[in-house]
Amino acid sequence: MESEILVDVKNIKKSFGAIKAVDDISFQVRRGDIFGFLGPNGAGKSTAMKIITCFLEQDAGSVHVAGHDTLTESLAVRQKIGYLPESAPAYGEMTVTGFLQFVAEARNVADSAAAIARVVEMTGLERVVHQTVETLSKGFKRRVGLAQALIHDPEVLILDEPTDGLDPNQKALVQDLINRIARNKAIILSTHILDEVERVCNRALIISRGQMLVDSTPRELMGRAGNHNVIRLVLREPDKALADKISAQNWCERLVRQTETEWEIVPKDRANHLNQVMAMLEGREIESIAVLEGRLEELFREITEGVCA
Ligand SMILES: Nc1ncnc2c1ncn2[C@@H]1O[C@H](COP(=O)(O)OP(=O)(O)OP(=O)(O)O)[C@@H](O)[C@H]1O
Repeated sequence: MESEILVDVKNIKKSFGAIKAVDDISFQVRRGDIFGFLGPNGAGKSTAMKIITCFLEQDAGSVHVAGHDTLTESLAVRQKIGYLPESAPAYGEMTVTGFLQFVAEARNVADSAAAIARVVEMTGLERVVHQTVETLSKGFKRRVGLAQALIHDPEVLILDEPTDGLDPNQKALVQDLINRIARNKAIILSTHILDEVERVCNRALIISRGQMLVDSTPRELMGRAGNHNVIRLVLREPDKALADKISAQNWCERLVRQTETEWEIVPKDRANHLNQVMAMLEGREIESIAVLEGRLEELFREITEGVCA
């Protein structure tokens, strides 16, 4: 049985003067879903999220959150939603506990002490609760942002670029955290990074200039990125025999020689064949080898240029 629809967005539009920030977007997010909202700067992600969270009203279309209409039942919608905006509010001089207490009171949480204890434990903030927010690392600040979004135990979480500006370790921690809290909630998160969608999301929507380009699963999306799992190899010496051997592998779509010693190996299935290539390199001197990730920007360019749409 398919789980319950918690966010139902139908044909929403929003313009700012001549700019069509959101131009006819529709999607549904179910309980248990982590829904990735992908698009370059200015695509309309934040505007759509502000509409869902009742910070902005759409010009046309409808949004229902847990069955409540965002235009006519905004109070009920706000109670169901936790929101991490793109730039988390400052409140730098407050301690973590003080800030969470403030948010709990603003949200009318009945037992604020229990709620604070719950979100501190969930987001791993125990050792910094008495620190002021301004003294925390970026990763911890983001966790405080997540904790405040979770304080009233919402069914729907809206996270605007939750890992933006974090180092790889902090990114991984926040991604793990999102995965852990996903059970029983519907999560919508926006990002520029295709790889993040693969790691965290079970569905993804790509938007550009306010319009939907693709509504798909991350696996399918990664497969569409032309450079995903392409191996970039730089040898010390030219080696024609090796190029022929790699090209002859049944998984190899083509080997592109940028120069005699700089090659790009494109796998047919866009799977990772680094180990096979490494095995073939034994005894040879290599300058560098790297597996390309497949960036959203690349996929984006391909889709908008119609290469693989
Ligand atoms: N309040 C506003 N007034 C005028 N134009 C706006 C306003 N908010 C957004 N826009 C414009 O609407 C378009 C979509 O912006 P939006 O912030 O939703 O994009 P985004 O996908 O979230 O981008 P980013 O990744 O940069 O945050 C952009 O052209 C932006 O300049």
